[in-house]
Amino acid sequence: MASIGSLPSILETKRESFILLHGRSQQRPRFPFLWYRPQRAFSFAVSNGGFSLRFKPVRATAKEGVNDDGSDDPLQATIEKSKKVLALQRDLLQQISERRKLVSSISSSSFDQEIDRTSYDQRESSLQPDNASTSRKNILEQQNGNGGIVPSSYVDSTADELPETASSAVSRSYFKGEEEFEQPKSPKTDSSVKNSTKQPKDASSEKSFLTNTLEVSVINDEKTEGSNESASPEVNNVGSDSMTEHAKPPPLAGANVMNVILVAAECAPWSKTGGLGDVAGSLPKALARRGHRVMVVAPRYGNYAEPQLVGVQKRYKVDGQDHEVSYFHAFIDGVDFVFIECSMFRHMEGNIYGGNRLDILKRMILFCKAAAEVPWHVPCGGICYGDGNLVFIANDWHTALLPVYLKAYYRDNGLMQFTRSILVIHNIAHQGRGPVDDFSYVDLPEHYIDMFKLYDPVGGDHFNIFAAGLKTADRVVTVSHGYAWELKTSEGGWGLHSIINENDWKLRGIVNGIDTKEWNPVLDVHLTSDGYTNYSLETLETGKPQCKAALQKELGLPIRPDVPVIGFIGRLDHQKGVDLIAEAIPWMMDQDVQLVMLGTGRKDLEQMLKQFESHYNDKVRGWVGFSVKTAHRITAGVDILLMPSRFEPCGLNQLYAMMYGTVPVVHAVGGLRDTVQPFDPFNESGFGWTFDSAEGSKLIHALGNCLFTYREYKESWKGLQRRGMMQDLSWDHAAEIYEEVLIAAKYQW
Ligand SMILES: Nc1ncnc2c1ncn2[C@@H]1O[C@H](COP(=O)(O)OP(=O)(O)O[C@H]2O[C@H](CO)[C@@H](O)[C@H](O)[C@H]2O)[C@@H](O)[C@H]1O
Repeated sequence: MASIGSLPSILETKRESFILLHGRSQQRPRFPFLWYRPQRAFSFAVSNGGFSLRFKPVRATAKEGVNDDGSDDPLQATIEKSKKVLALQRDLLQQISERRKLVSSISSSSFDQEIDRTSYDQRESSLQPDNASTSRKNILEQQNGNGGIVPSSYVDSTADELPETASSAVSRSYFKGEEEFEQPKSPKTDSSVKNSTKQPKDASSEKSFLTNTLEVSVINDEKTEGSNESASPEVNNVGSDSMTEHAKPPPLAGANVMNVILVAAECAPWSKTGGLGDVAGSLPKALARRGHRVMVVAPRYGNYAEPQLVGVQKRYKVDGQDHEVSYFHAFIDGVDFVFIECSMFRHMEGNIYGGNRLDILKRMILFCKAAAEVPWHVPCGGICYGDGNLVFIANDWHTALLPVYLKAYYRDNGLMQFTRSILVIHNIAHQGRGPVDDFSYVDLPEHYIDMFKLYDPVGGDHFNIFAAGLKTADRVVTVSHGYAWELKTSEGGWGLHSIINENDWKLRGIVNGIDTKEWNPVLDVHLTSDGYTNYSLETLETGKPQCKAALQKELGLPIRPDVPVIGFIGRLDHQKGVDLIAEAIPWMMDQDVQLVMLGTGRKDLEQMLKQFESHYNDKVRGWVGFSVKTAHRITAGVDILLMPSRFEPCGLNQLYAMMYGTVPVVHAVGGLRDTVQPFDPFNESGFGWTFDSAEGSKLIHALGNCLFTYREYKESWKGLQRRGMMQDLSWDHAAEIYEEVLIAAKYQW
């Protein structure tokens, strides 16, 4: 059976066919190329980056009897050449047909769907190894050929067995059928907004070159001699498979479905200190909607309600000491969430990155060591992911050791040969730095030290985890195009710019999306009480003022519909530019505005927030703390969101704001520049205001224009709100691009 790994050979076959047909250098004919042979001919047409192959009868032309290289005995040469070409095409059709059989054997079996659901439901109720999940394992194994892995630890949780590898994996979402691919609901209605057309494509419009290789049509049913005979059954096969596909659309990812494990130190809603938690909680769901089998692995900091204990324990060494870990699992919105339980993580929910440098380093070493083996040890739906067709997505320095361990512990030793890693940079400012001696904690062969060692003009040589992760990951992603560019500069790369430049070939900027169930004024659960209300584009003009009044009431501010309310939500640190707001405060307080700020972080900045509130009690509220509910309510209740960040890899709050009809005023850096197109009053376009350098005066200028428009140009304001709300900010588009990176990683050696 052809495996997914046969792509290169398919392409090679195509390339050879092309060379045979067209020669190696000169005389490249135009497509579609029609090549003469007596009685019948075939043409190659290139469409969408793929080939379609057509047999078609042709008449003898003026060129009849002349070989294309002008040699003698043209008929014989032609026959020889046609035999070679047809042999190659037969091969190609064979491979295509096998792939189709593989796909249709997976997708067409309603038996699979039923049993998959049954076994999964049973597992959900017990979450212990049982007959149902064992039968699911058998089914998956039959479908996989060699199946995923059910390690012996599944039976004997303490055994230290050597893992097997699985060469292919099957997406659970794939089995679950069409409902997995439902579009997320969105409040937008206006099709005039250009981004709003970004919907997940249906299978027929997939651009995947793998899928396109399947675009073979044969339009000649004439009886043929020799080699053509064997092509015919393949042709029929292709036709019937097409019908099967028509009845049951394949996953959006097409033939590129793979196993994906996102590993992050935080994952909303269970654990969150900022945007990383949001991304870990939502990107995987979008990948699952595309048909991939997706897992998130995060530490278990607290007693979470949904995840249930899995009967597997393992031990990992950190700093010479054995640590026992166990695993909790929940299957939610098509994603397997696996939480690693260990004494080191317990009760850290309020202090995820707390403790001294070594404390957190050890936690992350343990986490990465354990996470790397989750696909071997933790059965999800009764069956482990296995390490074939698998890509890890690590996030920030906390999990940047994972690509290093993947290489040093496994791939260097002939294990996990088909597993790849992608490292996502959410914030390069935090790198896991320490003295070179810290290398002794990470348990790696001595020669690996060079990966971690980095020279710092201030501190000299130091140990840098992000540096090693960037070098060893198969691909690197960052969360916007603007930030991808900034990372390569000495100002934006924070000492890692040289490494990033050296690895530019594997870097890609992908703008984050948002969870449109979680952050949606239509569905927001935090807007259903205390005078708040859900609202949509249609009810914006009543719903948003109601939320504004509820916010003013809740915070004890004068309830005034006419006063512009300005908001800020974020970590209180240098990055977020809170001090720029402080610079602008005297000017702001001269305006008729209200200001609401929510954040935690640096103690001096927390103090500053409290001072603002006490000095300007009738106008300012400074809420020091971390409150998801309040963040949602502020986003809905304010008119303007300020984001004067000094740097901002992507920024999620401006996306949330636009989704809620709140107009952003941002410093045009990183993802803020990518996502907030400045308002153009002449064309009535754009989403907010930007300023081009992190200075208080620039912020004042942009905010001044914004306030002026709010007061004097009501229709323009409504347009800004509506355009913001009508964008498609969901993860679906980003997930499609992530998929391209997954594929690139998969075929990289
Ligand atoms: N006090 C508080 N109470 C409640 N909620 C609070 C809060 N403070 C912040 N939040 C929430 O935390 C999230 C912050 O996300 P951001 O993307 O703005 O920043 P962060 O810098 O953490 O993330 C990094 O990673 C993300 C994800 O890639 C990038 O977008 C970003 O640029 C990068 O700096 C938002 O959901 C926000 O509502």
